[in-house]
Amino acid sequence: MTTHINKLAIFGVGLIGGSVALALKQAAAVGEVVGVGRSRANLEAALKLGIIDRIAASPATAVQGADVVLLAVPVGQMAVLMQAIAPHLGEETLITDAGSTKQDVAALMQQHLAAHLPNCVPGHPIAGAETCGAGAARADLYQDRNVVLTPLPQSDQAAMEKVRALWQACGAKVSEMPSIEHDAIFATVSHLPHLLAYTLVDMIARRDNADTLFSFAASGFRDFTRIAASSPEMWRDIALANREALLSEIAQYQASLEQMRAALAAEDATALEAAFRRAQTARVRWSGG
Ligand SMILES: NC(=O)C1=CN([C@@H]2O[C@H](COP(=O)(O)OP(=O)(O)OC[C@H]3O[C@@H](n4cnc5c(N)ncnc54)[C@H](O)[C@@H]3O)[C@@H](O)[C@H]2O)C=CC1
Ligand SMILES: O=C(O)C(=O)Cc1ccc(O)cc1
Repeated sequence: MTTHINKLAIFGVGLIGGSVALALKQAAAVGEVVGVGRSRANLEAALKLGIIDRIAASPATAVQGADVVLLAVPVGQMAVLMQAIAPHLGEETLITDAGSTKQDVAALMQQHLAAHLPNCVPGHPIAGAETCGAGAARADLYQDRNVVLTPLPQSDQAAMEKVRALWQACGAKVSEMPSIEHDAIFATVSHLPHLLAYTLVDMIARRDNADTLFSFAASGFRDFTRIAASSPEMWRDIALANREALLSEIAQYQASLEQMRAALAAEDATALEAAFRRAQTARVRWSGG
């Protein structure tokens, strides 16, 4: 399905929202893009970069006559924005989001957008980076990347298809799953790794000889910790929104780390090598090597 959006309202014109705007513009799939933000400087940068065509005067004017509203703010900001737009949404306007957690966003839609649920389609692009702000946005961010939609029981099939077409116009591959399954999967493969990277870098940064330690860190450290340069606000919100699943992943990680520690303490070379080999095989297979 090809798509054309006459007016797109983006709340949060950062890496994710800005990249949607650039990708849709490149695909000639959008007419006007209006932006709403918390930081005037970021919105002006987005305007200068051609990401948005107009800075909206208010949430109300932003959504007026919009075909699609995209909420691309940290998940802790979703509630306040839903409350702000709810009274001003037209009958036809689709509401979607790009938040990293989905059960919380779905619950907030049920709470704050009750009159518009057939037009609500929660989504999550599985593409991004540790960078943020409009200046980090790229037209090709979603090229060949996955986007997961987690429909509400009330989401209309036509609305689903339009949001699917929006992401496909950005170059993405779109799939669907229940929000509970989504949050369990991303607790394991995204939220836990970010928490571990932040923890390791913070542990080292608080040492008296941190400067010396960082000065000798090599590419292995760079690979392991790149994501610790990500937005603290965004990751605070994700961790809290997916708290139960993340706590469970931390417990399982602690148990695995304890097995590794015990093997090392016991000088159990066989157990150490076997664990390293299992991980190596899985990692090489995952990266297609
Ligand atoms: N960074 C990544 O790699 C990915 C992020 N996401 C999700 O996408 C969303 C946006 O993340 P990014 O674009 O990376 O962050 P970002 O920091 O680049 O952009 C977010 C923008 O939202 C604005 N904002 C914050 N609160 C606001 C409010 N109340 N009203 C209006 N604007 C507000 C900020 O000023 C900022 O410009 C988050 O929910 C995040 O979890 C999803 C996939 C990947
Ligand atoms: O920086 C990276 O590699 C990421 O892992 C990007 C990312 C961050 C949050 C998401 O919900 C999805 C992808």
